[in-house]
Amino acid sequence: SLTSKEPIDIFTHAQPLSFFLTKVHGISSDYNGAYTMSLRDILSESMGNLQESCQFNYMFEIPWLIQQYPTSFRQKPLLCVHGFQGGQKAGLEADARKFTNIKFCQAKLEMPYGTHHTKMMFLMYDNGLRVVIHTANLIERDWHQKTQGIWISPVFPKLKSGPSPTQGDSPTHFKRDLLQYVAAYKAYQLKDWQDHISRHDLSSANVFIVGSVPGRHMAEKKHWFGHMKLRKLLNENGPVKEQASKWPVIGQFSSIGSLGASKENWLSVEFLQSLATVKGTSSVPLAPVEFKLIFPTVDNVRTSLEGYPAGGSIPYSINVAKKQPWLHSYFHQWKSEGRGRNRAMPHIKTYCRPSPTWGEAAWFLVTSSNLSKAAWGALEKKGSQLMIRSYEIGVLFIPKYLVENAVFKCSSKVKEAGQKTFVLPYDLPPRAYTKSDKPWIWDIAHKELPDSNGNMWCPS
Ligand SMILES: O=C(O)CCC(=O)Nc1ccc(C(=O)O)c(C(=O)O)c1
Repeated sequence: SLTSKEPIDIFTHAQPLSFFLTKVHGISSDYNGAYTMSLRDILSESMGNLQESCQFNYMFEIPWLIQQYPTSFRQKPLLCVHGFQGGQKAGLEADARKFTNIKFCQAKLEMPYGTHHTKMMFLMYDNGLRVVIHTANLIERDWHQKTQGIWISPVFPKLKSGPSPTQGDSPTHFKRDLLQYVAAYKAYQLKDWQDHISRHDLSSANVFIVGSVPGRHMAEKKHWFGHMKLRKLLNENGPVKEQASKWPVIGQFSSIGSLGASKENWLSVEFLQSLATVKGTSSVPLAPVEFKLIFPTVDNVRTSLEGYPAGGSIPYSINVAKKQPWLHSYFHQWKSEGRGRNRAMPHIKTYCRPSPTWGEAAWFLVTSSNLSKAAWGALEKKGSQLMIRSYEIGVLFIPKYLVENAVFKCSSKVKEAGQKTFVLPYDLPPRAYTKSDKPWIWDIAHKELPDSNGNMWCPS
């Protein structure tokens, strides 16, 4: 087992999958050891001697964020990439006024209702570059008592041969796709980081990037982002039809957009077709695939460590929910007994293709993308273009790039996990809603029963 609890030892023990959950305050230390990291752990000196960093995110508490860096790193140059405009942008810049090492890059959001949702870190050390892709805002509440997901790259060494967009790429095209994602911002503040990436050897990256960038993507770009990128990756690297066409698909998320008046509008045709893609899929429709969605019930939120306030980060609104009652029949409760996180509400977003016996998985995706067309994209003009509103990013784990097997052995039982087990954030099989279970909705009152702090939820 683990010698010390130094972050670098937790990191090493979790290789090669390198998938972590955030540490949770208020649960047994048994569940805050292996395969868990705090933000301080990620930024710790044991992980590398930081020279400068770049933080992509949606929400930032600047003084708190600086406090998470070791004292010796708090003056290093820090670029924060956000999507705020107007007053929110001014507020962010005001919060950083006294930190002369902090600069900002405002991601352009030209599509209405889009957000800069991407949560990613570039960490430049004296001996190389590390990339972290995760699901938590850079605010204390997101790292305190929630279930959040993190993928941490190895330290990518510098190329001896100078900058190259192609040299130092991996079999998963991690370098090409990361540069393509960052280039899509067309932001001069990111130029130095594009240069850093091009000067490093990312050939040890063993996951695929699935990103979203706002726009109407057509022709070859249609497969560069969103659910069409996932469809392409599964077409090339997914499970073979004979093995997995009868396996279910799981979606797990912390918010939901407007998906239409029936499942055929987007969820069960366009979106599920991408998630259910198997290697070499022709356009012939496959046998129906079971689609199970994990989304917290009112009771999950009420009895959580945070109580009803956990629901402040699960923004499913009544005006959206009332238009899609058909969706709620797909829902399953949040259960994470194996990870000791039954009461740590999910802000993580994951999608996977488990076996019907629940002990294996053909692939696993951790991402910032919720169940929304804004995040994943919606096909337009007879499927000739993919319209995406938000910036998102996630990583796709494919067994053959990580383990000597065509599938992952998977389990949430962290205490029993072997070195090659994919340690899941939630229990399988998913547990269906009971007849009395209701999906959490954040902008209606919940005052039948008090929460774990004895309070009711009365949003005005
Ligand atoms: O946009 C929609 O489809 C519905 C509203 C919504 O979901 N908003 C939102 C904004 C920020 C975050 C975040 O925390 O970055 C999250 C999240 O991650 O759940 C969700």
